[in-house]
Amino acid sequence: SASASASASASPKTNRIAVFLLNLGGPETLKDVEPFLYNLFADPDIIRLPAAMSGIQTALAWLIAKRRAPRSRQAYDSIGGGSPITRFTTAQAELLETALNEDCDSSLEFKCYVAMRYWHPFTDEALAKAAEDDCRSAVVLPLYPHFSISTTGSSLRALLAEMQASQPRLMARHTVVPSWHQAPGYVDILARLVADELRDLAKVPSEKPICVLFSAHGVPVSYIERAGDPYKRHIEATVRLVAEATRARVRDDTTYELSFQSRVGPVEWLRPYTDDALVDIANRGIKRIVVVPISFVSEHIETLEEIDIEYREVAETAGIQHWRRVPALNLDADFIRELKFQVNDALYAKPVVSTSEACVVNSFDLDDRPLGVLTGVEKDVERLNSKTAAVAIALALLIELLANTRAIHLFGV
Ligand SMILES: C=CC1=C(C)c2cc3[nH]c(cc4nc(cc5[nH]c(cc1n2)c(C)c5CCC(=O)O)C(CCC(=O)O)=C4C)c(C)c3C=C
Ligand SMILES: [Fe+2]
Ligand SMILES: [Fe+2]
Repeated sequence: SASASASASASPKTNRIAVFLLNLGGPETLKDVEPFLYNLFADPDIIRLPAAMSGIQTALAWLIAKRRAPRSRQAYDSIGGGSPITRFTTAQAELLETALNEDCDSSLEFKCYVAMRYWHPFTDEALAKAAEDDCRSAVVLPLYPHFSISTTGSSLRALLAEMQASQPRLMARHTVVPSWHQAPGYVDILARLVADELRDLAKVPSEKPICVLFSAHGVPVSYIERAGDPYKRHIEATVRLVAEATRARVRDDTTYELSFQSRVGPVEWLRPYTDDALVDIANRGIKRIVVVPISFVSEHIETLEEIDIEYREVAETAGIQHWRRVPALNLDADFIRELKFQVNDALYAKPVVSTSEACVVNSFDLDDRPLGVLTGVEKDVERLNSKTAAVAIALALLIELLANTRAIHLFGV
């Protein structure tokens, strides 16, 4: 009623909480593709150069973006001329904001802001909006269930550095959800979606069992082995839990496997690669497959183009006859409930921390083995980072710039 809203505005909410949803962002039109790729490759968490070579990062990013753009543009063109990631993330933010405000303490008000790492709305735009809205504290929730240096790590580094510089008051009262890869709500939704496909596929007769193939976005092996990225461990934990929960729902002889997709560049990435895994499965005589994208929470190029078009063709050529792909979580009501749970859990169950270092360290301690202070790990990485590869890239770049050859093709980008 009018009087209720008048009294609400007379006594403004004393505690307005910003919820920053972190994601990578994506090109909205084909002309955004190249600048988006530039932003991505200019990120030192995506292309890790030794400190001595950080000076060439932007030149290298420019070159790689230029080289990759035509192929990427074609992929984005095949899914409608841009990425739907921003639309999904914005809609997730709106639904989460409504859900959070539904039954919270009346002195609180939640405001959700999308903070993208490589495209609009960028991190600084999200921070500026939170300042405009006079938010007094913040919860940072990555829309990546699994922690990787290349995703959550990079987004946190950007957000916290800018928060420290522009909003020290907010910085002093924020908390971070480092990862939620084992959250029962998340695991249950995936198990439900997989079980739905299994029941449906069971109607198709076949001598061989159905195969459930979890496909996670890959990272270079060096992230795991040298930099101590917990990403692989996090992915494996989710797969184990979802397989268990699905077996509890559908008792049959289905097999559960894991592979990694979206390799970029010349270095060794986590194996097995999804396309190899599909051929291997087909070679075992299996005709029915359920592919489950697990490191993403909404549809975008990696699901709509890479899985639905490229990998499906690989699978069918190799002899798979019945192909199902589990949808991304998108706007699933259970998923929004899980996000709400993560925000409340971060606010009420975990201590609010006040330095960026403590936040990032947190993400590593969540499960079994603490990995120490991230800044320490990083210094190690700088030292360990393959000097040979870096020098080779620099040489290729030089050759390319001076002689106008295509030396960088040696690196597959
Ligand atoms: C958990 C998810 C992701 C990890 C880990 C990740 C690491 C990673 N990615 C690249 C390079 C590229 N990624 C690109 C797009 C892209 N990546 C993710 C997720 C993860 N990346 C998503 C959801 C998307 C799609 C965004 C969209 O537009 O919808 C791209 C651009 C697309 C292309 O040209 O293929 C590149 C390039 C690296 C190098 C890396 C780890 C070091
Ligand atoms: Fe990626
Ligand atoms: Fe890709």
